[in-house]
Amino acid sequence: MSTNETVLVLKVGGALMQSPEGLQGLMKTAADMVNAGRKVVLVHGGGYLVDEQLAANGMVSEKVDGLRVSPKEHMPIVVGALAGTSNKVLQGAATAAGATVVGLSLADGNLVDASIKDPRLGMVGQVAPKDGTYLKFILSQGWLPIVSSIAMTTDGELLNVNADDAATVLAKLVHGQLILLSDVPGVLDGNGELLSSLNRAQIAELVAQGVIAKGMKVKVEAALEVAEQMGQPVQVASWRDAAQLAALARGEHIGTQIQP
Ligand SMILES: Nc1ncnc2c1ncn2[C@@H]1O[C@H](COP(=O)(O)OP(=O)(O)O)[C@@H](O)[C@H]1O
Ligand SMILES: CC(=O)N[C@@H](CCC(=O)OP(=O)(O)O)C(=O)O
Repeated sequence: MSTNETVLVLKVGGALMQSPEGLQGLMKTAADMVNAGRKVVLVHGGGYLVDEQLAANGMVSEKVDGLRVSPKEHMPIVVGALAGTSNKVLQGAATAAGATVVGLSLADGNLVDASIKDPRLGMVGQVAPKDGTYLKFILSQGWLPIVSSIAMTTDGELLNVNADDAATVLAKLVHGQLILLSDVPGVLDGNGELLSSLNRAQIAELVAQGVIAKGMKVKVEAALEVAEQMGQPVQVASWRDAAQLAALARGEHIGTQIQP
């Protein structure tokens, strides 16, 4: 059951930054919620910008099952695009919408434990919740934390975490309500129709059929993990429906509900 004290963990994909109206609409909704006393954590990706910046620097990038293979020599660009430009562009839009923002990353304040996920993927990180003190302090001040998915090992090595996984770990950390917002209305079936609800068995079948693939596979698996752990549905929807976000936060549906 969500109350005003329930933390809303909103994840936005990088395509949001390519849409000035989408960005403005979403940030207005988020800022209004925060200023009305709602606790909101915004987690973001920036895959589009990473692609652009790697290419501009003559680097070839590939993804395996929706995860970017991240050789060490790519990391300065990846970190700059995600923890730098993307984070600050979002911070700018949220500030302009009237929120007091703290821009940070998974590497800050002991939030998560991070380690290399699979050496074949290079510096891709896997993360587990650690200490929510810093995030809870920011929220207690009525501020809006905007968190990039760059993490750090205890040895100070920077890691690239998929932003859906970043949202998952923060939702677990604060026992929040997770909403994953993308540039598609939700999970689509083989005919491109919106699926309003999915459970574990249905997801497995659609993944096996190749209907759920790439970034959506990572997203749906992240959503299922949180839904099962929290015993409540996780919503996969579009940031294009920002005006309906408040309704979404009340538990109404606009996209696909991933069921526990
Ligand atoms: N069954 C599916 N339904 C919707 N999108 C899908 C599906 N399978 C693959 N996709 C792809 O997944 C993308 C969303 O994942 P991703 O690109 O990682 O989004 P974001 O950057 O917003 O996190 C869609 O734009 C679409 O290209
Ligand atoms: C390991 C991995 O895949 N990292 C992602 C992090 C950004 C992200 O997830 O961005 P979107 O939400 O816009 O897709 C990447 O480098 O693209």
